[in-house]
Amino acid sequence: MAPAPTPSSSTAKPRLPPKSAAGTTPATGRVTRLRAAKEASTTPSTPAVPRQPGLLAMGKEGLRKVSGKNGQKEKPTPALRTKPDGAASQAPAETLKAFLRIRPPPAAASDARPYLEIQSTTDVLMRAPIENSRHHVPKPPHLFSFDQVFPPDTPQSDFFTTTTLPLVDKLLAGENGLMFTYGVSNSGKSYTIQGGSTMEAEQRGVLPRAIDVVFNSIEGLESSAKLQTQGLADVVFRDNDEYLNIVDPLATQEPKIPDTIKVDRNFSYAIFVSYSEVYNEKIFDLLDSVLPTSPATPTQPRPRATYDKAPRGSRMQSFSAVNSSFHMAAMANGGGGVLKRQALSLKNDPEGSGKYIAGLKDVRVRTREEALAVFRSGQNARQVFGTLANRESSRSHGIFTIKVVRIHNGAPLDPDSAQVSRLAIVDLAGSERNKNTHTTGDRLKEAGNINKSLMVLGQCLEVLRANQQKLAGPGPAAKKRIAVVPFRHSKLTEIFQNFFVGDGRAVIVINVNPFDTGFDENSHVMRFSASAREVQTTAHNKVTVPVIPKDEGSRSAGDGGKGKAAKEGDGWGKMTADRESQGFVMVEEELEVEEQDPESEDEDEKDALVEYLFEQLQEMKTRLYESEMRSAAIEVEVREEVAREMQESMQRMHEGFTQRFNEHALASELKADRKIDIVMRSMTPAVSRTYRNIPEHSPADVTMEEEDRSFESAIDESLMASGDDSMVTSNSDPFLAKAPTIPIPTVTISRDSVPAHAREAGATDKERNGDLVGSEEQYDEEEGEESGDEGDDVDEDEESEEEEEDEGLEDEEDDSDGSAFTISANEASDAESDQELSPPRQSSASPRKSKQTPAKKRAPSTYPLVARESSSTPQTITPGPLAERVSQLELSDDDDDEVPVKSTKKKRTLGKKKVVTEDEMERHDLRISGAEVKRMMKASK
Ligand SMILES: Nc1ncnc2c1ncn2[C@@H]1O[C@H](COP(=O)(O)OP(=O)(O)OP(=O)(O)O)[C@@H](O)[C@H]1O
Repeated sequence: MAPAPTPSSSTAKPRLPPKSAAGTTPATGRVTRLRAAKEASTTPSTPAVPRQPGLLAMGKEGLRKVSGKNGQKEKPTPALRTKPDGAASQAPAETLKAFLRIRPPPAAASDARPYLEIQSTTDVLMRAPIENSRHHVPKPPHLFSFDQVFPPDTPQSDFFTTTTLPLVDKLLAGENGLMFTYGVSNSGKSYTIQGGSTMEAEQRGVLPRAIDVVFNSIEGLESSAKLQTQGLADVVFRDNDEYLNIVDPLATQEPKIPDTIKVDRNFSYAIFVSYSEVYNEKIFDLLDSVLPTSPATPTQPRPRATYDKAPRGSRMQSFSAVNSSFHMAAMANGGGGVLKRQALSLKNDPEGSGKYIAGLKDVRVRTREEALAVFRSGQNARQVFGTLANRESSRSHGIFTIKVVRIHNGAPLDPDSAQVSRLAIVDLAGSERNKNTHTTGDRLKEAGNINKSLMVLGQCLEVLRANQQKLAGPGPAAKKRIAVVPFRHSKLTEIFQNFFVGDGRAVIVINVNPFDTGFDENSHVMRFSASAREVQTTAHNKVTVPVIPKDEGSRSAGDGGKGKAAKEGDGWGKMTADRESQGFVMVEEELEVEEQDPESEDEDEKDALVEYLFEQLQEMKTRLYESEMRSAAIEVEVREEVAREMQESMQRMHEGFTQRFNEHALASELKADRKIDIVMRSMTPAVSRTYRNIPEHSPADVTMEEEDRSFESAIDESLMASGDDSMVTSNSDPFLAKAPTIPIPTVTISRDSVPAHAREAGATDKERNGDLVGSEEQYDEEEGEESGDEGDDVDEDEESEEEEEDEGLEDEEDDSDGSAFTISANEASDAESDQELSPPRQSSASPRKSKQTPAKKRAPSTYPLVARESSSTPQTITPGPLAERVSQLELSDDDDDEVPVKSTKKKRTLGKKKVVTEDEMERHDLRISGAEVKRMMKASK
């Protein structure tokens, strides 16, 4: 499939620049620099293309010392300053390219509304969801600009053509490149680099596509030289070649893209690949564990990996698993059953163009299938190690590097004629912050290291941008405040520092999933890209300056454009041949002159301190986070415990109150019933006695009275037992304490109000009993006899009155409930016009203290409230004395029906003295006289 036409597409690709064009040759190999020196000396004033980093000035006066630090110290040479157009004095500033790729909504959130709105091909508007806004006040939207925004439906091919193909183009032309994907988990980084989960051509990611394009382009131009790369950009020739002992048969079936880039056919090409990962600030070689340790010759048959017919993902796994498991098992056996990976260190490249990973395998691949097989098996090793380490593979940064070695056909055996360029494609770990990952222990450390490396990357880009702005600013003062770029604070930035300071082009792909990943995280990612985009990647890092022989200098200068023409026409071989004849000496020694200013001298010390402080800071942050997590966990536990206890307590209270309420209600009801019954009975005998000549004070009356008292005592006890003594008639009764001092008229029934025949009957009874005192006195006397206290009529009267008062107060309580009848003086007078009111009297609590019912005295000690409350789970309601009493008495509810409403207006003091049972009532109906009943009861006793 042909790539879409873009400024950097294959059709637009410029040919390899003329050898005289100093600016076209990157600072990658010795030959490059030497040749550049020659070119610069011979064609001083004809830079055909803008000058690139690592280029030269001419003559001794033209040599310049260039600081190796971050490009701050570049000084234009006098020779370059004299150039009329000034093109070579300053390399064209190219900013780091930033692309935004928005992934399509996941199936689960297909109707979700994204918080990114594409405004144009370069701009997106990021609008905070309302729930992210404080107090639900919408935050203002932010506009972010990119080199290009790729909407969710962008095909992989279009994305590759725009973002990666230009880098591949430069790679084959001898320039370095870096591409990395940045974003939170699940935003599509792996999809962008590796591709989708199916084998479809359209799903293939930028990395397999780049491999395809490289091999498509060099087809027929492969070098047969026995080479091996060294360091960043060195090549050595070997006596025997190392053939990769790994083949993925299915790689041949993997759809191939037809894109091709036109390359310089004066060169032959050799491709090397490496795959490393940075995990927890340690660098590992992913190919170390999956590649055979002993080299195989081309004549030896290569072992073919087996695989099963499984979907793509498992196919890759099964293929790689064969290799991976074999070698991993070997590693484990060698290590006493423990799988060990050797972390690799970074070393300064002797060529001075940055740092390289010492010991990382650069595997020569001769076909795209081999390259794909290496990539897939390295990918699988990443997953396997991730699984073994109980982590996700995406928690490491994966760095796949393609190295292209170009050997000029004119000097096929000269290692110095080899140019090495590389393209690193990096799948960065998810950039979520550890506060959102809720991790602890190893995972927290891992998250901390991921965040550290990404944070340092962001810091580096920010400092670079600020430095470049200062450098671009007017006046020398600003340039003195150039900040140190903290590349060394993380392995990731240390590896790639040379890319950011002029050793190649860099492209950053921001992956965003605006549907189901956090707004805050993604806005952090977007801000990162905003500062990254302004970084210029063509700042000069280190310039290697060749020594030019004096006698050649003038001659070369005199050549003018001839040299260029000769080289263009005859190629590199002719040029090198001419060198000998012209007396041009290839200088073996490299003159890498670095300007070490005092600031940079002590930079190492500063860096060590900064490094230490940074580590301390990171450790503190980790500890702080851990303790915050612990505190949060403890808080949650405490809250849950308190809530649980509170709930239990509320439950207990609820049950207790329910129990008390029920008892209270039962007691009230029974008491009311009983009182009604008492009133009814007190009224009925009076009438019946009157008409039937029943003596007022029969033993049955006394028995009933005792039962009444006992019943009321039982009610009081029950109330005390339930913890509610508000209805108990005692001195501690709050109603009594607050008893109003309003004179309450006592209703008494005078004897005159009794009909004459009744009086006669009563008189008869009294005469019979030899007692002239009224019915109350009769009762009191009998009670006194029972208690052994005889003779004090006055006291007995008082007691009776107090009992009346008690009942009156109880009536008041009943009134408050609205469930009991009310007796007032008016009602009494209305109902009983023949009754006379006793003079009003003061109600006082003090005399009451001298008299307490047995229930009043017994209740607190028998049922202490505290004892009840100390019980933690009063789940069962035990029957109290009231219930027992009720069952003994077996009161019938039918009593209510028998009581006429008007009877409630009777004065109850009468009832206490006139008691009759239902049996007696029945007997009355049978016209049995009271005297007879009395006799019968005496007899039964
Ligand atoms: N542009 C896209 N088109 C279609 N599917 C996509 C796209 N981007 C991502 N996906 C799908 O979204 C899912 C997550 O993508 P991917 O694994 O690449 O995310 P990631 O950022 O690499 O996550 P992690 O950091 O956890 O590895 C995958 O199933 C992938 O197929």
